[in-house]
Amino acid sequence: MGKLCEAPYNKTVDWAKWYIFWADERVVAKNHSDSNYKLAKDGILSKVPIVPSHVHSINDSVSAEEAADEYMFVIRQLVKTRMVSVSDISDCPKFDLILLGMGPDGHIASLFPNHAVLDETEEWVTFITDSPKPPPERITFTLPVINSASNVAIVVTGESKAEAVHLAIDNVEPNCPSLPARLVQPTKGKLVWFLDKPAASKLDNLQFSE
Ligand SMILES: O=C1O[C@H](COP(=O)(O)O)[C@@H](O)[C@H](O)[C@H]1O
Repeated sequence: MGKLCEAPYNKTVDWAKWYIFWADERVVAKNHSDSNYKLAKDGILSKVPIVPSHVHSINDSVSAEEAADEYMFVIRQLVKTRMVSVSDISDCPKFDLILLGMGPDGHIASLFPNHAVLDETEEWVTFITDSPKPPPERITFTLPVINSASNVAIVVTGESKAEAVHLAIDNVEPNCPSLPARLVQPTKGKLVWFLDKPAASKLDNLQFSE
């Protein structure tokens, strides 16, 4: 995404067609250093002509529960008008691309290992107030939404995540803990992992393409 925002690549994209959402967000002010909105604003949104009304960030002045409800309501309206497509096998929104990172513990979005949030199948967006990684209050897409996307990209760098990459991708023992990242299995979409060499260093079958 960084490269895409720079010349000459930035001219190859029709930014007016982009609608931006957050797969998860920390419930902090938008100018807080922990804000995922701030990260995207500084790195992407401030550099390219995305239409401001196409940027759907959370309300940062309410509780995590209210922020999740309001955000889900906005997505529901966009699904109703088909600005956001709908999955043909569930009522979930079908995003063109969900871009995820992964923590060293294997969490993706704000879906953490052994957290009840992994079992949420009714809501599209939910909230947590006990994130093991600060800040504690977050909203997150649920697994059904992530797995309804047309494309999911998981981007992981660094050796600290090599073990989680191995556990998420390789055929591991059945009694091995099931990592949130391993539960990313788009029903009809495509999943692509982007790894640097240190992050890929514990994979069973390693072949690099430059
Ligand atoms: O808290 C979060 O962490 C993960 C991964 O973060 P990293 O600092 O270990 O790269 C991120 O993908 C997630 O969206 C975020 O809210």
